[in-house]
Amino acid sequence: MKPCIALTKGRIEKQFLEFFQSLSYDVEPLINKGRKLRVETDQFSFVFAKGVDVTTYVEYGIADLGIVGEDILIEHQPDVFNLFPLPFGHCRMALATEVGKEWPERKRRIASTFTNITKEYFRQKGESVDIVKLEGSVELAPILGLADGIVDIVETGTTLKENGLVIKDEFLEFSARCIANRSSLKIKRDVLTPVIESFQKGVAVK
Ligand SMILES: Nc1ncnc2c1ncn2[C@@H]1O[C@H](COP(=O)(O)OP(=O)(O)OP(=O)(O)O)[C@@H](O)[C@H]1O
Ligand SMILES: O=P(O)(O)OC[C@H]1O[C@H](OP(=O)(O)OP(=O)(O)O)[C@H](O)[C@@H]1O
Repeated sequence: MKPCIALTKGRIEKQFLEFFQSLSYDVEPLINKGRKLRVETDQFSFVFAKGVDVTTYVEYGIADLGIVGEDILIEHQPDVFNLFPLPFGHCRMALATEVGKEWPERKRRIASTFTNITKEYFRQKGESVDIVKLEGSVELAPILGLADGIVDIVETGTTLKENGLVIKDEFLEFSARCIANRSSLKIKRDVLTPVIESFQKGVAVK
């Protein structure tokens, strides 16, 4: 049986395809997939999903391998084998606030998609905050007065800057990761080992 790989749609997918092509795999069917969410190549089955759903497909053994941001693994703690980092998808987690706005001593409200990471960050600091969950465009929350600050992913810092926010603290660094279903690693060892080894070689030369 061909290995099934679940890919996080969007920027990780694009960066993975470049990486995959650099390992001399055929990416043609993936580049020309249109709106298809499932693509078969001679060697692999690919499925395309949101990051957190990639972990679900891998956890349930629908996909053998997954390519997902480490932020998702830390936030959702799926029961998967976290194999190794990949040389793309680099970003950080930051606490950010509005430029020139006073940081309240008490009764702080923080908006984030990453509510578990946020909770743990403030728990470690011994500070109590209210957390509001948002699904995206988190930078809007302080501007619109929904929150005093945000905890979100930062790469270039452009989104923060263009929305009048500044970093108050940076506390985690991430990259994309290759994850695997625990049973697949044993049952499909013969087909997965060469793939995993080729990915690892690719990581080593980057
Ligand atoms: N600005 C960024 N720079 C680099 N990596 C990022 C950035 N934003 C997110 N990532 C990484 O890429 C992964 C997927 O993020 P992406 O924004 O493509 O998906 P998403 O947040 O689910 O967006 P959408 O809702 O548009 O699908 C994240 O889990 C994170 O690891
Ligand atoms: O530091 P930067 O390079 O500007 O990147 C950071 C932005 O990228 C991500 O957003 P994304 O583009 O995924 O949109 P989203 O807010 O809908 O998740 C993240 O949530 C930040 O908003």
